[in-house]
Amino acid sequence: IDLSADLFGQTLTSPLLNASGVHCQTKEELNDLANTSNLGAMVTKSATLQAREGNPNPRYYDLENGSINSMGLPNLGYDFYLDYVLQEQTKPTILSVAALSAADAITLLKDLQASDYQGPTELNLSCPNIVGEPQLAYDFEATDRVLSEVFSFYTKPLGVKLPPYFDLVHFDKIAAVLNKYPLTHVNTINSIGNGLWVDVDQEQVVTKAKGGFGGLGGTMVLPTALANVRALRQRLNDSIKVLGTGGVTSGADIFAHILCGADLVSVGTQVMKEGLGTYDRLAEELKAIMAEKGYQSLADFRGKLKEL
Ligand SMILES: C=Cc1c(C(=O)O)[nH]c(=O)[nH]c1=O
Repeated sequence: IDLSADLFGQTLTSPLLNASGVHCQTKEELNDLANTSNLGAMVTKSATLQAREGNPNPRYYDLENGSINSMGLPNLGYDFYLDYVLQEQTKPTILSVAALSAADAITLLKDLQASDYQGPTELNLSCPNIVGEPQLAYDFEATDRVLSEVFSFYTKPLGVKLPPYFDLVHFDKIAAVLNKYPLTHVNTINSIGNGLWVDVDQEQVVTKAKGGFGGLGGTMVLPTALANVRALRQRLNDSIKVLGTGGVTSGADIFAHILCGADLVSVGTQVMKEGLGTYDRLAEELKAIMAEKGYQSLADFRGKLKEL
């Protein structure tokens, strides 16, 4: 059974990645990921031009069927993560970047273009927890404008992290924008934005910022994640890879993501619950399913979801 996958020309021994934001903010956490077996590649916490504290605690809360977070984009700053990918990385790494404004995104990517970094970068267009800031990728015209300006100067590998969409026309619209640009990949989905959890005993919310509203992850978002992977795979140019993120707790969930068209699959909330050993368990479960079905490689079933 062969779990190997391709990350923009680099062969990975496993199609699994961490979801950006989970265990990837500090040098210690990034080194842990580099030493995690069955994690084929890794993604950094989205970096902003300046380091950020993020929102006040509590800002992450574990739920029976997933998680809710309003982290507020805490990160050590773009310079730290650029240094990491240039000097420290030992495992294929995607540099995730975010911006509080389109202008900041342009500034950051112009610096990256001028840097020695030649590896893959992922522009996060979907952070739901910056107070007062919209999730950019829900504004199709604004997304088009930002990507148009970025690709007027950026020539290195670049993908985007998308929020979940819930309307087939929105899949059409975002795909029409993305297909205009030489993107390496889309990573879908980011958390389902602005959910709310109520602690009935305490009669109160469970996270502090934004009155308790926060991004949802974990098993509860799997159907939305699968729909977004499938819809975007059906609509995007073949040259644009699809990284599936959202709702993975088992090997079967990874199989489903790949069946829907995912080239690689990220796992976040489950790692927060179970630790980095999750990747070994998931790889074994995926191999068992493939053996049972007689599949030798991921290409044997990728994108081959059957309709009725
Ligand atoms: C980059 C900020 C994000 C955050 C955050 O730092 O609050 N949480 C998410 O679920 N997704 C994000 O994209």
